[in-house]
Amino acid sequence: MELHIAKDIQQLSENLAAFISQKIQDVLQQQEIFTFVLSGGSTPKSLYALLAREPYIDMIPWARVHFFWGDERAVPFEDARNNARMAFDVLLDKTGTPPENIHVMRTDIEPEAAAAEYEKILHRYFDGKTNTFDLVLLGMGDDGHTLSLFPGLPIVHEKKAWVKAFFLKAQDMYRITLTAPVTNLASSVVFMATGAGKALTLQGVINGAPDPDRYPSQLIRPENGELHWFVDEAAAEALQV
Ligand SMILES: O=C(O)C(O)[C@@H](O)[C@H](O)[C@H](O)COP(=O)(O)O
Repeated sequence: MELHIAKDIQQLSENLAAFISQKIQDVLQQQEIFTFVLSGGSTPKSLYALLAREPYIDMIPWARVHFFWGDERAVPFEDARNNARMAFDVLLDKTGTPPENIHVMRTDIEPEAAAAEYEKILHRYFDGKTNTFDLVLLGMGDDGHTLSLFPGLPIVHEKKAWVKAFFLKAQDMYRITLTAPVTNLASSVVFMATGAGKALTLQGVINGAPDPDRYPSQLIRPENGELHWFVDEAAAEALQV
């Protein structure tokens, strides 16, 4: 695991934008397309805004990038809580990426049907390959969840499915999410975590004994790829490194 500590979210977003841009360009020297999983939550917003501006907007061959989501809140696309909506508003409306390269988790059909459809799309891309996504961007909640893998829920123990839908009582909404198995087949996974509110949880996730029911973010350990944590000083405050 590689830990990257920045002063604040702005610095972190700048470092990560450079990292992602370099990664995309490097990988595209070897292959035709780059598969990129976007994260929901509020943390990546400033990163997406940077990627949508100079120099990255011109530097990255956006037409060769294929986009996916880590998880989705089953609310209409027009709802501000919709993860895809935020990414379109801040980034994808500006990249000119062909719509057929952009795979949102649908919220206009039943969540289970959307999960099954997404699973099919992923198998179309990745069956027969050693790895799945080239890059998965993840956030971590204050409670240690990532994707929609929340502490203490059965989804944490999913071993087979790549995509699942379930009703999240605590938020009174369905979630559609990638699972740990498909995420752990990615070539690289990058977590972003900022703010003092995440410091103790981050310490538990990184320095604590394995306890994925308490800290689902611990489930993410690429089998055949890199794991990076981009954090700010406030979130890193309690880490023993
Ligand atoms: O849809 C979501 O809620 C997520 O994708 C989730 O896993 C998110 O990344 C974390 O909750 C962190 O959220 P913040 O960045 O808002 O702290």
